[in-house]
Amino acid sequence: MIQPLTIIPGLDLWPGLLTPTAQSALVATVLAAAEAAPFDHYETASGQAMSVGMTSLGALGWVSDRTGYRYAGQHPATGRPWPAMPGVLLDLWAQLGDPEVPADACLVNLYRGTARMGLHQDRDEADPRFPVLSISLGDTAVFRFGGTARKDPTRSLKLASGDVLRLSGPARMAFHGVDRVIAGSSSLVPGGGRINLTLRRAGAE
Ligand SMILES: O=C(O)CCC(=O)C(=O)O
Ligand SMILES: [Fe+2]
Repeated sequence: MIQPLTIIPGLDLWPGLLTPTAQSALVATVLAAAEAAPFDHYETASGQAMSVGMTSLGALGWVSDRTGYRYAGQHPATGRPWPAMPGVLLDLWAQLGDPEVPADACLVNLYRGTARMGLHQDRDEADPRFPVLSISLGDTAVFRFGGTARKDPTRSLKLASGDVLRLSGPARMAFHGVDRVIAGSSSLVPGGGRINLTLRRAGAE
């Protein structure tokens, strides 16, 4: 496996790790899964709809509504289990996430137009010793990251199609978000925009 660029301790980037062919195949897989588990704009606890469309793959999916954030075993609108986690994602997790304990959740984020994601920590997983592995597909994102306190200074980093980013160890609880997506920077996603996949171990072992 090629060496990543370490941006700050625990924040590792593999630029262009996925080939264009692998990127296209992943987009097709994810969009096919989204036929059964449609993208939704979840509400936050304050009742505001998120600009990012979301769905999940795997045993557990991240959902949000007025009662708060959590992992759930079913798609909230259809009541059905989430589509299976594709083997290619399980393989990537085994290489860069954890060699023994499989990923059980893949959150799929769809950014169209001016969609963005505010600064947050990923803290709904049972065990933060497992990393979060993020895969970027389509238009380039301006990703922002800081420290483990909201008031810590932040920096931005561009994430292009095929890039894989890992938050682990000292950066696992780093605040992060997406300021914006650069429209037209890629033609990978049908209809334009960006798809981000985050592989996680959400449930207890
Ligand atoms: O879209 C991204 O690059 C970040 C997504 C993210 O932070 C999340 O899903 O928790
Ligand atoms: Fe996140």
